[in-house]
Amino acid sequence: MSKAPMRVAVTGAAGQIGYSLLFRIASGEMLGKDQPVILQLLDLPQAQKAVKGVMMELEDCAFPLLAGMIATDDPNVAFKDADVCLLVGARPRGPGMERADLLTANGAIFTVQGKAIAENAKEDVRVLVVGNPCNTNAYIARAAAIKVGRTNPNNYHGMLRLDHNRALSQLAAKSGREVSSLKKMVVWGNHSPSMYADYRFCESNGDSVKALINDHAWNNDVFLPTVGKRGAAIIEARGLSSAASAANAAIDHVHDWVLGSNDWVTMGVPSDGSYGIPEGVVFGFPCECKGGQFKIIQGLEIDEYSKGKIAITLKELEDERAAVADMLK
Ligand SMILES: NC(=O)C1=CN([C@@H]2O[C@H](COP(=O)(O)OP(=O)(O)OC[C@H]3O[C@@H](n4cnc5c(N)ncnc54)[C@H](O)[C@@H]3O)[C@@H](O)[C@H]2O)C=CC1
Ligand SMILES: O=C([O-])CC(=O)C(=O)O
Repeated sequence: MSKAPMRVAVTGAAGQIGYSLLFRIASGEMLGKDQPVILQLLDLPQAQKAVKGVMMELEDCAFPLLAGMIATDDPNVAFKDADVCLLVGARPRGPGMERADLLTANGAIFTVQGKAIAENAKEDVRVLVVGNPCNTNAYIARAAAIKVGRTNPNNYHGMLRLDHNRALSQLAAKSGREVSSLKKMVVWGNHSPSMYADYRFCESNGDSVKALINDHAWNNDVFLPTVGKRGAAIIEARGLSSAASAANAAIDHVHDWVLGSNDWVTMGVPSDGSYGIPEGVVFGFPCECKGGQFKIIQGLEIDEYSKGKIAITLKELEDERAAVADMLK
């Protein structure tokens, strides 16, 4: 007998990440090749026509696992009984907009959506925020959801997986090892240039990648800025922000969370106080997933250099948290 469909809500469904994401979800790449899905697509009223066009294309693929789809501009409808919510739609930074303005504009969106998820989705819903600034947007959605109760506060995540995957590719190129051989990578902190991509624990076929590379100047002056500023480099090259790679990272994050990871994966999760990160801050941590649950890898040694890097990215997140504090009262 085939499995009961899982309901996947996707916001910003008419956008460029949506266009790279929806077809892969419908083909079973995110939740498994035996898992039917129902897509619940949210976008703004003015984008509904474009969402309909995407739905026509989804229909034209005749995906055997696509058990249904709806389009709406109402978050309460989009999140109804959802098992997974991918919050992609966000307010982009406009001309002359400061970071604080961006935080406030998105705060308004994510308080509404967090509340709507907590009131309508399944109690064990898994939420991944992609829309930037994704850590703080996830923090806001979680805070709004906690006020309602019902859903699991640990299940509101921000997406650091793109940074993790970018770091793996840079390390593979530098070390000459296959990307699939690289294990135990982690990116600490915020999805912003302040993130700290840390390959001190990384292994390839039993060898230490740090020892293989053995080049602190490359780490500090090339690797970290390349990974940290990759989003900006793509915007510069493409004239548009990364979309297919962002969609791929969202698929990876949810796939591993639901179906299990066979390696460390970086997830932006609400801190439980691990590594001195204040509770509730949505922070990139090394995680392992099993039986549908994630857990933060414990006990890693944090050297002085890494302490400094982690403090910088934490400070940025704490400033973002302070900028939205009034909205969450
Ligand atoms: N966390 C990460 O690693 C990455 C995050 N991003 C972020 O993802 C977000 C989406 O990127 P794109 O798809 O390229 O943008 P886009 O501009 O192509 O699409 C955004 C879509 O969201 C919709 N939208 C805006 N406000 C909404 C709301 N309140 N409710 C529902 N839908 C809403 C828009 O109408 C549009 O269809 C951006 O914030 C971008 O910065 C992009 C790449 C990587
Ligand atoms: O800056 C953006 O909108 C895109 C982004 O997050 C990334 O590519 O990492």
